Amino acid sequence: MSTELTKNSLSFDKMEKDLTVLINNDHLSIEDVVNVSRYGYAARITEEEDVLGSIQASVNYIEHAVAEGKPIYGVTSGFGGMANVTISSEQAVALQRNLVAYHKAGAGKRLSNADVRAAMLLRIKSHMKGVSGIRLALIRRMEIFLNENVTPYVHEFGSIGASGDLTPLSYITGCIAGLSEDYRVDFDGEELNAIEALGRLGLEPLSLRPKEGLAMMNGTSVMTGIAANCVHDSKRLLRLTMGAHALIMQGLHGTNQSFHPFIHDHCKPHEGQKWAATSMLRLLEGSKLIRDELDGSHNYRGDQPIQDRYSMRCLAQFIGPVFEGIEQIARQVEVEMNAATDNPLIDVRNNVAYHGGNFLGQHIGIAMDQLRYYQGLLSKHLDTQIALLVAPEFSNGLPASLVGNSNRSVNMGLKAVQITANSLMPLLSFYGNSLVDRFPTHAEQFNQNINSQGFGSANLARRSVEIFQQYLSIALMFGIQAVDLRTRIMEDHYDATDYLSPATRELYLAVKNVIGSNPSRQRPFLWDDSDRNLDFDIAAIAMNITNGNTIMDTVKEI
Ligand SMILES: O=C(O)/C=C/c1cccc(O)c1
Repeated sequence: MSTELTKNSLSFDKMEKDLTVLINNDHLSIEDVVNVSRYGYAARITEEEDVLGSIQASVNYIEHAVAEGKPIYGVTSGFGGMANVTISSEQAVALQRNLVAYHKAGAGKRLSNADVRAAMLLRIKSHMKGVSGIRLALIRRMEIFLNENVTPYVHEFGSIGASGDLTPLSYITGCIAGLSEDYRVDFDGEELNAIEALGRLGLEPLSLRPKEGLAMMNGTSVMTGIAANCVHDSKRLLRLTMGAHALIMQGLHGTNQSFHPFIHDHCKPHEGQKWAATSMLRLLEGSKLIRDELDGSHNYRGDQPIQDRYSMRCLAQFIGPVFEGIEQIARQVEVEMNAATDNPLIDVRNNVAYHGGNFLGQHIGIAMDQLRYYQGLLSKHLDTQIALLVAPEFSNGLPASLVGNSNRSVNMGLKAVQITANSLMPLLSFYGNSLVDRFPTHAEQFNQNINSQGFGSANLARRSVEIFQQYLSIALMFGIQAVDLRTRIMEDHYDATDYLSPATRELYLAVKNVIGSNPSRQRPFLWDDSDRNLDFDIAAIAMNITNGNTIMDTVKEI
């Protein structure tokens, strides 16, 4: 692969390598995937005899079938729309090598190391069922690559998610088997060709045996790896969204009454709605900046209506289905992660190979379409809250655009930051459009005439997550400025620390700490416009969120 492809940004921390994820036929979780793909946990293939025995039995089945000249798709036949071509026993090895070679047709930038690592882990997992006819020696190479931090270069375009991720997986196959110097890897931070990389690992190139190319490539592991990492991120971002809402609710001097359990647990007990309401109650508990009306009082007589606007009052009803949707997505992704996704699948007990289509990544495709849709909704909701904050007619008395020093009339506060947010929210909504229904019905000689586009959908989800991380950075910036200004209205100084709920105090302090803005009684986060590089602040908060650092730690319990 050419060297102009962008470098990966995620680093591998060998310090954490004492931790291990065992790969056998037990359930693998999204957390396991994240731990191996991002945090350098070791991956260890089981030594269980029945698991390893089934793997070898499926290899034996293929060898006998080839020797006997049995008709088996992709072993003694051509591929896809050319499956009418008969392949002799003598050509069976060349067929596999050629399969990998002609799929060296990817395009675009490189996937991140973390997502490729997730894909390798899931390809190993798929082979643990012993239904694919691939040798343990080949599977083990992915284990070695993972543990030595060697990551194949895989392009971002080239899979329609129908016969699985053929092309992306062909790059992984080319690297682990060392099929040519044209395959490239990231070898613990250094770019090497696949043959050099194998040499450093003390390995020789390995010739693929019948079925092995197909067993490696004919599956959903790349889209599913990306999906697993995106689901993990999205769950955490949902928690942070709640934290941002709680800060903003306090900035707006909103009421907690809308989250009363009677409304939710008793009257409309959707799981997600109950979760959102309970979370908000916990996040707001002990706050001196909200209107505490849990006792049913509604005697607020400010300039504003007696009850909050819908983005505040109906927050639990709005976010509830998003929570439920992401939970459902996580379940689907985990089923796919634990599946055998190639074809044909060998039933060694009954000595038969079934031709089917587990490689169609429709579950992942739809799940990732939905994930992006939910992120679009979450950003739209936050955008509405920010709009309330900056408009004095809706903010319960905050200065326009959250200007810090109102005596300096040239100050415009967070006006431009809102505009940046307003440029991101439509993008997130746009990314929420479905991709899966746009499949080309003519693909691959009409053989793959339905296809999931799951790989594309997962890559869009990755991008959507990245944009949402930036969006949340901005929402938090509005949150801290708003509570500082609210404290000024209520307490005559700008340090919100002691007036926030304990649950959001940690978040407030973490955000302030990341951008080097200590709480101060004299001034809010932003005083005069020229005091800060707001773009630096956005970037610093976003980076902390992306890396799952201190800011994320404060919302762990939600
Ligand atoms: O129709 C199938 O089952 C597989 C199609 C296929 C597999 C491998 C490579 C291809 O180009 C098509």
